[in-house]
Amino acid sequence: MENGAAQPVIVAIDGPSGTGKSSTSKAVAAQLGLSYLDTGAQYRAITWWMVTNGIDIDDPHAIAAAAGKPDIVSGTDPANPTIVVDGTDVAAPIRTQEVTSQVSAVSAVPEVRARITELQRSIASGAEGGIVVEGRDIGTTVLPDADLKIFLTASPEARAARRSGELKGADVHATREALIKRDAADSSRKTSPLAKAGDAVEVDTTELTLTQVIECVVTLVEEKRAGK
Ligand SMILES: Nc1ncnc2c1ncn2[C@@H]1O[C@H](COP(=O)(O)OP(=O)(O)O)[C@@H](O)[C@H]1O
Ligand SMILES: Nc1ccn([C@H]2C[C@H](O)[C@@H](COP(=O)(O)OP(=O)(O)O)O2)c(=O)n1
Repeated sequence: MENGAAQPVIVAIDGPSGTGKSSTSKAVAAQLGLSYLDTGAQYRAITWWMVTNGIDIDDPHAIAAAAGKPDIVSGTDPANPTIVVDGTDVAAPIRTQEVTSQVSAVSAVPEVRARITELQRSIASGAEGGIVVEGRDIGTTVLPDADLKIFLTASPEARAARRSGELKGADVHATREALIKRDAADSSRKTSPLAKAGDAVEVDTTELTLTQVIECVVTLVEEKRAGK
């Protein structure tokens, strides 16, 4: 590359829960000086707002009618990603079991997806140095022209073991069941389901350490940049 100046690059990382999307994306962005966007945190944030404001999660019409109300702001520094709703830092409350169990229903509502997708595209286009965006439908729907698309996978056993390692005292079997249920809901919804883009590179992380996955993705980004 001329003068060693890096071109802005847009990287989409998708996959089911516990495959390593967040940890990999943050590390790759930090290492390469890119911005970072956790789109799952945005869906969790709008779900938290619905729950907090007493919206009936079983009523898609009520969710659709409220979808435009919360103000959601994502901070894209990989060293300090933030998520703020109507001025409140919701980084902790969006990770509760209550939000986790409701997020698939809320994120299946087309009006919610339209709202959040627009936000994601505007953040990606404003990231002048490039960005790593992670989620479920980034390569297929949000940023179909991304420079590089990665689809992470891992066995349900590996994913459940990783997740229950995070939640103190969580039962691996219960975690595995909840995770499989959420993946099924996310993969079968009508609007923009969890799916691998045709041109995504699939990386099975079951037998890889996090360091190996990060190295693999960094290499793929560098190869892309070199080919530009
Ligand atoms: N390849 C890996 N090997 C072992 N543990 C991993 C690996 N990748 C991620 N983890 C751990 O698994 C957990 C879930 O990872 P995370 O990045 O949050 O996944 P996702 O964003 O896909 O749900 C974290 O505790 C993370 O440190
Ligand atoms: N691009 C995205 C990202 C997340 N979602 C939805 C579906 C997911 O179950 C939830 C939560 O995503 P998140 O990435 O935080 O989930 P993990 O628990 O990290 O696996 O949000 C989505 O529909 N589309």
